[in-house]
Amino acid sequence: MSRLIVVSNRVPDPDRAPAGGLAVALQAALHDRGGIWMGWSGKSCGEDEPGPLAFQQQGSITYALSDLSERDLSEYYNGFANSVLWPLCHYRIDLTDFARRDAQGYFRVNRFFAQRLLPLIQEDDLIWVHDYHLMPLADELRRLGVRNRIGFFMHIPWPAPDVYLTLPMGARLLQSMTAYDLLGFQTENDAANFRECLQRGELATRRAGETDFVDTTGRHFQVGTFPISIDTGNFARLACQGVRNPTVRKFRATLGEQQLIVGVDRLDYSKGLVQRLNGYRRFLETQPHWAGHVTYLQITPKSRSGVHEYDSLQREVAELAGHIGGTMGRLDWAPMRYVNRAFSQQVLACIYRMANVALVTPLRDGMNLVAKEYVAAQDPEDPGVLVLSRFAGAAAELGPGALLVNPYDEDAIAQAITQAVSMPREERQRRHARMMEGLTHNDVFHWCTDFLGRLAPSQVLPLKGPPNAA
Ligand SMILES: O=P(O)(O)OC[C@H]1O[C@H](O[C@H]2O[C@H](CO)[C@@H](O)[C@H](O)[C@H]2O)[C@H](O)[C@@H](O)[C@@H]1O
Ligand SMILES: O=c1ccn([C@@H]2O[C@H](COP(=O)(O)OP(=O)(O)O)[C@@H](O)[C@H]2O)c(=O)[nH]1
Repeated sequence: MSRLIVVSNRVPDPDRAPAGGLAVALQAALHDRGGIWMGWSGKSCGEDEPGPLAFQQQGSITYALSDLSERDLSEYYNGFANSVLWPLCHYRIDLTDFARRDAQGYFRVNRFFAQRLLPLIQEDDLIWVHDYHLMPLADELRRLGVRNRIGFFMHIPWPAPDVYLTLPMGARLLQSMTAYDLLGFQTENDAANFRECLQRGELATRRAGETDFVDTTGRHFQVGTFPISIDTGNFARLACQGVRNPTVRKFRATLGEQQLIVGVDRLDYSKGLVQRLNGYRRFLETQPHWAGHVTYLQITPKSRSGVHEYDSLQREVAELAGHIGGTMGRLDWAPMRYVNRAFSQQVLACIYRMANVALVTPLRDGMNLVAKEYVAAQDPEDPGVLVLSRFAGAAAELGPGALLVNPYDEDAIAQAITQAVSMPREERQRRHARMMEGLTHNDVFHWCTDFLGRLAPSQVLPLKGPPNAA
């Protein structure tokens, strides 16, 4: 079996247990085959040029991390990746802030990563590149003579062609992506949008079937759908174990008999926080008898604070949460708690299990792993209800069991909350079982094996779980 090289902007800390299914699955794949995980170290080297790659060995996995300069971070990460591609792919053309200098910085950093990776690549290594930060990486590697199989997975949505084609330099970026052998997307809708962009740009023609393409030079590549998932079994176990955790026990004691509604999202305009909080307020206004009987916990760690929109959103959401508390609260009851910090997966798993309702209402989301984690954490005998945006990638799989809402419609969110807090146990069980069936089959190990199996069909064995699993 050939080695695997994973390349992503963020790399999990090699000194800590991996948090989250993606890191667990990729580490399991790397552990089985041996390989390298390369990416940004998370550190800036200021005005200096980045020093050599820092290597760290963990069993059969080599981590290869590079610092980036302030200029690189400003142009590549905060600039083109997070102020152009992120809003564009989340259908927020109004927020895209295109600057040619940032776009050039983005291509420059991709070239830099390719140059650093080149000496580490062996002849039959498989290379798997992740996410919108690194879309042109295969093209840069090909220019350096790399002929290995290279796959790409897009974690965020691929927008409709009319949205994508507003991007200056969009054609060049799209063209560069034909250098991959396999391009994976979260949903059929994303993959179909990408295929249509290729065809409209006359960059590739489709061969027989939906997935196979030939570019203008005669190179073949594939475009497919691979919905990412979580380590379902482990998440369910975490949720059962956690009641012993003192933080969780103290929190539970504060709830009394109230129903718990929970939201867990990075502070990001794509997550629909303002509409969601307004939907909750509408619920309390229209269903005043629920006052004192529910509490809404919104966990929102800050994110990407170098980007202007994220700083202003922080103020807007904090003000709205304060306003709801101030106008709807009573001496003996606070309608909501807004917490701006991150919790461990173990604490989250227990909070999910305690929660009667989860509000997952992004305006647009590649997948949304929180939705899947919430379902996996439930007690099947007495499960909670998932209120889910129809514009989250997760809706394609969880739709039949969740209460699907239009996240722009605050009245619809209020109605869904009303339905969720009043739902009979039998209906909750039925809905939960439908969602769990899919998650048990399509866990993150299935996702990983499926992608690698398509990238290199002759040499992939199924991954059973993390390295130390029984
Ligand atoms: O690295 P950051 O800039 O701090 O951002 C965190 C990650 O956010 C994005 O997550 C996406 O991937 C998830 C897993 O596939 C998916 O469920 C979610 O819908 C996406 O938004 C981003 O794509 C990652 O690269 C970031 O590391
Ligand atoms: O306090 C927190 C909040 C979130 N998460 C994790 O962050 C991930 C968020 O992934 P998702 O796909 O929902 O959205 P993203 O932030 O990647 O856009 C999930 O695994 C959460 O469990 C966490 O570990 N601690």
